[in-house]
Amino acid sequence: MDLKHESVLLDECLEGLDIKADGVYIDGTLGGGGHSLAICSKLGKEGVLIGIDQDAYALERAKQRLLGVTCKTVFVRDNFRNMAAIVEQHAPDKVDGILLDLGVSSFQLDDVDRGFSYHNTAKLDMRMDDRQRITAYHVVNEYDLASLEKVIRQYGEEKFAKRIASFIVEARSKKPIDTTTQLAEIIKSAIPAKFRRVGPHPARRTFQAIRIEVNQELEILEQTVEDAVKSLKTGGRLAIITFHSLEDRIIKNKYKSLQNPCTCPPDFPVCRCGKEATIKIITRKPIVAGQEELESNARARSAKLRIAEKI
Ligand SMILES: C[S@@+](CC[C@H](N)C(=O)[O-])C[C@H]1O[C@@H](n2cnc3c(N)ncnc32)[C@H](O)[C@@H]1O
Repeated sequence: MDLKHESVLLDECLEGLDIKADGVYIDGTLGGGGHSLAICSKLGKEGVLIGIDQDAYALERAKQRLLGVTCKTVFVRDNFRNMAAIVEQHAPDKVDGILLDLGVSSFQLDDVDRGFSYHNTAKLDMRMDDRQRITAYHVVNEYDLASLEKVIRQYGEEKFAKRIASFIVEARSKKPIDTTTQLAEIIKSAIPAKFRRVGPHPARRTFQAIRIEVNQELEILEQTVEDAVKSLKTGGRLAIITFHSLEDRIIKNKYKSLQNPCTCPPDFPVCRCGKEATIKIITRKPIVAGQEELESNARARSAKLRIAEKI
């Protein structure tokens, strides 16, 4: 299988992380190892790269790709939500930088058997971590109508969430919905014809929503940012790339609240709540891909990079 993943905003990440040759860096979303390889190229023999991925296949691939690097490497198959414990075990003196390139990689999306794509027929799965119990099949066939509608509306920002959820419930009352293409057809039939012809594939938003639900992608983000900041040395950098507005909003707001956590009424002349800033936001506006990258990498279109520094 020759599947490719092109790393987004690579130079911008390296610059944003402000890499020191002897520093310790975490790539919390190892994926195809592209960002990690670039980070390692800036590290000397004393530098350390800790690569985390919850997907066993991604971890193996990345390990192979990083075989020749000169810095030390540590590979951890885990969810980055467990960052605090991983840092305690592998870098008790804390780290100089953390990168999170959120979401799924192209090779996960393109691997037909993983069931992420509505373009090919596969069992409904969508798990990044195959040790996990809940799959897309479970969400689609077992969630009640209200929960299904909520997932599709919230995580897919889909205006036809109610109709889609009803069509799914109606279809599965006859026989279980087994495959990606069966689900895509049901979603398509739920969307009124005139809206089907414009914009992206009619199943795109619902597939995104189910994937986010299966992998609990948004629930863990706020806490992860907090734990990541606690894991950084003073002056250490946190770089996060998001791919849709839901993720980006969470990161933007979390950064803001860590930079300005004070809860005193605005007319108080001095802070009495005692809550102090733990970060300085480096990117007032998110960094987005330039024209050249946009032309060569479609995934870069929706990527936004936000960088913060631990103070
Ligand atoms: C967009 S890809 C990263 C690509 C990588 N930066 C590169 O240059 O090749 C995201 C990767 O993060 C992993 N991932 C996503 N959420 C995760 C989480 N909560 N914990 C651990 N790994 C996660 C996915 O399995 C996937 O391999």
